[in-house]
Amino acid sequence: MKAPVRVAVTGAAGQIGYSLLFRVAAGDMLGKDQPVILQLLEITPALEALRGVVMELEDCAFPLLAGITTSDKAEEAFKDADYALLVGARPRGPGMERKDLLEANAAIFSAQGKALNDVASRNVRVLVVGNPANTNALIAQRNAPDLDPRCFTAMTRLDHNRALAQLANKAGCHSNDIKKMTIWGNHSATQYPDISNALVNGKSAADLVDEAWLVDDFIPTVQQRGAAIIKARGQSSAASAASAAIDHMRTWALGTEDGDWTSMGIPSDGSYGIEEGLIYSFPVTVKDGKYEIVQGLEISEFSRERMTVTEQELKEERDGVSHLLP
Ligand SMILES: NC(=O)c1ccc[n+]([C@@H]2O[C@H](COP(=O)([O-])OP(=O)(O)OC[C@H]3O[C@@H](n4cnc5c(N)ncnc54)[C@H](O)[C@@H]3O)[C@@H](O)[C@H]2O)c1
Ligand SMILES: O=C(O)C[C@H](O)C(=O)O
Repeated sequence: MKAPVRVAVTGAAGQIGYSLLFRVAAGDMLGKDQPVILQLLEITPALEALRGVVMELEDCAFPLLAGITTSDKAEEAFKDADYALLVGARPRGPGMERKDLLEANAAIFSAQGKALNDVASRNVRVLVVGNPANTNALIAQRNAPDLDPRCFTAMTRLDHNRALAQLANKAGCHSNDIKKMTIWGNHSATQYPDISNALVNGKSAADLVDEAWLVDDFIPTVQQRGAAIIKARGQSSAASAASAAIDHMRTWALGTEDGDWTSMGIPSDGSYGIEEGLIYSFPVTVKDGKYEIVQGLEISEFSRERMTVTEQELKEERDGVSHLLP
């Protein structure tokens, strides 16, 4: 049996937390041979609800669950953390864009970036789920100057999975049959879900669909899926978000499959002309725990326009929180 790793989760008593923790403890995230210690963070008024969640975790008698701690102090929850899933933040309601949450949520991520800087493992892998995820990840990263900037990522895996599902429906195949889907940019309505390189059972996806479907159906459906779920459910996505967080971390830890890639919001290194430093979603492969941007893809004029729109939005979000970016 491997030695346990420490997995910190913030917002652990929230709706995503309730779907996420049980799957992490069951081994879905890091494998069925990897014991985990859960280090759960909540705000003080939610600690009682969190106590109930912990009781349920105990009652599952998970073979891989090696311990649970709870705290309302980030410095305790992040101590020696190998993985940190930053979920705790306000969700949006109907009629809001995710960036409307920036004011309410940004302060959380500067404080948590500082705490990670002070106490987490030097190789901590941080996934920001709380919205607006890309800019919150940037805030956390910039407040953690002693950690490698590449430790900080934002979740666009939910968008990636949504894009797979939409294309699978259209092509009449299973999402397993699709490779090389890409989400570029921000986890927002400007994101660009791109099928130009996608393969369906080894054949070009772009050849299977017409441009009208792409422009009028696929791209807006993926961009607006979060809002559609809020409208239908009255609350934002939770189980699918938790599942995507599991997928993101599992891929980061265990790697992408040969012949495929995934999408992650990561610090831009200037690839594809995207301004360095922005937390921008790129196609990435992962090997030995390291992600690399897929290089050399041809970018059409159609794609470039959309990649620039979402880059521009990220610059505006960043400029709006400059007071939190040391
Ligand atoms: N990136 C994505 O794809 C994606 C998908 C779905 C949801 N989200 C976002 O995830 C966030 C959480 O969603 P939810 O549905 O679980 O919300 P929720 O309101 O059910 O839960 C959030 C929890 O975070 C806690 N919290 C608030 N401030 C905290 C802090 N400073 N430290 C620790 N915990 C804190 C709250 O007490 C609450 O229990 C929202 O911002 C939502 O918009 C992102
Ligand atoms: O849309 C939201 O506000 C929640 C989440 O980001 C989602 O994409 O479902």
